[in-house]
Amino acid sequence: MEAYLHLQNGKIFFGKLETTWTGDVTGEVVFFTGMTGYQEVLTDPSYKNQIIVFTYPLIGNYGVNEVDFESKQPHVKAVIVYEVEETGYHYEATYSFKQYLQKWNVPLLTHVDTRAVVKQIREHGAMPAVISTSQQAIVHMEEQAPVPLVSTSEIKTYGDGHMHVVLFDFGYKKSIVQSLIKHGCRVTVVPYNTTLQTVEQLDPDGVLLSNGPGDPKQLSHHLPNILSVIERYPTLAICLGHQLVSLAYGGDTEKLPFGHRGANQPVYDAKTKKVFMTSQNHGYVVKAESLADTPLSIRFINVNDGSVEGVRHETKPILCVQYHPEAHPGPNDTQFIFAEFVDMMKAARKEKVYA
Ligand SMILES: NC(=O)CC[C@H](N)C(=O)O
Repeated sequence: MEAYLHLQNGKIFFGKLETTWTGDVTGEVVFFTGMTGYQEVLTDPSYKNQIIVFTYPLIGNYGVNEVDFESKQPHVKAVIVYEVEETGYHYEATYSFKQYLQKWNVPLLTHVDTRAVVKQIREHGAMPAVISTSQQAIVHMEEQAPVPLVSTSEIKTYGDGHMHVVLFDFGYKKSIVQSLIKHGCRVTVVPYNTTLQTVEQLDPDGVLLSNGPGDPKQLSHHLPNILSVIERYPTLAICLGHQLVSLAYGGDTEKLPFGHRGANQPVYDAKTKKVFMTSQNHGYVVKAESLADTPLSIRFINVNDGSVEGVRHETKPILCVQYHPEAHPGPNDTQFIFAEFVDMMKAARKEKVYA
């Protein structure tokens, strides 16, 4: 069936609707530049309510398997590709790309000129869009905080390592928990609005503030609680978590023109003077100049656009990264961040920093 992508700036792109769907679909349209890793992207809760455009022109070659999901279901609102492979050529594949999206009722639009769509986003920014079978559509998007929609409501523990980490779930990726377990941790996942008192009852060695969807400022009223938790425990904060720590200390965030979503973003580490390839998925960023009067200093910088990719607290064991050290999809170059976090927790335990 023919369908149309209507961008908020008035541009319209033709495509073929591959999955059965009735009604218009609205979301923020963003693009992902990795050649592979589509399964992880579809199921990363940070993409909640976004329409994702894959820039690589052929998607679905290796199908969808049972092991590489980042959460239990896809979170993207709709998917746009140039060409979709009908068969998944991998022995572990249990669905084709299309079958998987069909199963979860996610609209898939193919044969769209994805290069032209990406040019629009690069020139005019990530923007609301509508997918419709009609050539006429009004692009209007309700602002609704997505974190409560993806965060857990129960407290659950994974792994049996010697370091206990409480993970604040703003929409966490499974591979963050797996990376922590691999580094000798036991991980208790808690709802995003868990209080300091509850964390104290769980008695962790450290806390992790996870990735998650939406504008970090939508969580402004949770900042005092977040500040009380991170001041009390060694902290690693990833992506949305990093933005929340920066806001909690009085820093500011802004929207990037078109975001960083891909598996090969180069990041400079001021501590080791090395550049790493990183996996990224974010639309917002911490403003460098806003950190001047905070106890945070910039440690990681994006080589392409000079934006802030991570900070550390000048005196407390708090480390924050805008990129994804757990990768999935993408290179494992920055797994050392988890080892640093474990070292921070060990040092705090030995020195009884918070006793
Ligand atoms: N992956 C993430 O945590 C994304 C953080 C935030 N939603 C952003 O787009 O910047």
